[in-house]
Amino acid sequence: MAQRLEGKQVAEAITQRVREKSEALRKRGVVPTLAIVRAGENPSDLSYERGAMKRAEKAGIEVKRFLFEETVSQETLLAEIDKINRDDGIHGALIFRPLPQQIDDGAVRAALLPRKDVDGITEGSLAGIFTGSGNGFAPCTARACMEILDHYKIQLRGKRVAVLGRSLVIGKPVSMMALAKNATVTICHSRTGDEAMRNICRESDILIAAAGQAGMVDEGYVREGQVILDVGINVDEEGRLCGDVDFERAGAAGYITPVPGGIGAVTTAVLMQQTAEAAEMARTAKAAAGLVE
Ligand SMILES: Nc1nc(=O)c2c([nH]1)NC[C@@H]1CN(c3ccc(C(=O)N[C@@H](CCC(=O)O)C(=O)O)cc3)C=[N+]21
Repeated sequence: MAQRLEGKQVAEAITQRVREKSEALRKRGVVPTLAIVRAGENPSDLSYERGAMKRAEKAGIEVKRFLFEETVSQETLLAEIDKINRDDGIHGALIFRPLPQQIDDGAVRAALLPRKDVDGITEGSLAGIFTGSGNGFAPCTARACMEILDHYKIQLRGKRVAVLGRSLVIGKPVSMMALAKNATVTICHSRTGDEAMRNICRESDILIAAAGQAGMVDEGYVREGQVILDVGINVDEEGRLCGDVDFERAGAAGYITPVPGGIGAVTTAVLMQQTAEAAEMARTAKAAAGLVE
């Protein structure tokens, strides 16, 4: 049986550091604050929100929620983002995606101020990931994958990494981040073909599963000793949270991050970390402008 690569300890360690940072900021009159924007009641959004609210409390981060019906108009949503942009008391924003179909995702991403983009959805943030400039925030889930590997001292250099999924939230950015750490990365997607996909995954040292299909990764994808990061957040027929990996059937692997308690837990911690960083940067900018000491 594969061992569980727990996210909890990693999340706790990050949260502790964020807490210290937010206490220091609070002493200087800054309450690090995150806006959460949700349209509708998507179960994976609700799961993220629950996790984030709990994490925020432990990290000393304030959360303001902006909740809309699934039928919300683009105009209303953009107006809210504009307000968030102008509000000095809000340092970062998390906008759940995918957005309802009547909303133009590109327009929403373009509307958010890059310095408040703590989940790395704007093109500026993504450009920073692709060029390695260090500008902008990484998508939290992608950074969470790196943090978990780092915490357990699993090196990427020279390793073969297979990524299942090519989304902008996770597949693409996490591939670039692994590449930046000198891994050899292969991205698999819906047109890769089943057999090729299984072979590529089996040949990898580290498999990052972000396909969004419950239990898809079975014995055909794994080999002994492999490290699997399960990024999937799916809800099964009984309403339980489950990942892309069938933990029992993928048992030959060495280590698998569990769902819940794996990547998701670290993601919320990274979100708080980036919110505290955004608050700190806002304060530094104000100080440079001579507005505060
Ligand atoms: N712009 C955007 N960025 C995202 O990263 C994003 C998104 N939209 N939309 C929704 C999905 C889903 N997702 C989760 C992250 C953490 C947990 C999480 O914290 N899960 C806890 C369990 C929390 C609970 O259910 O109580 C765990 O796995 O241990 C869940 C889901 C990020 N997503």
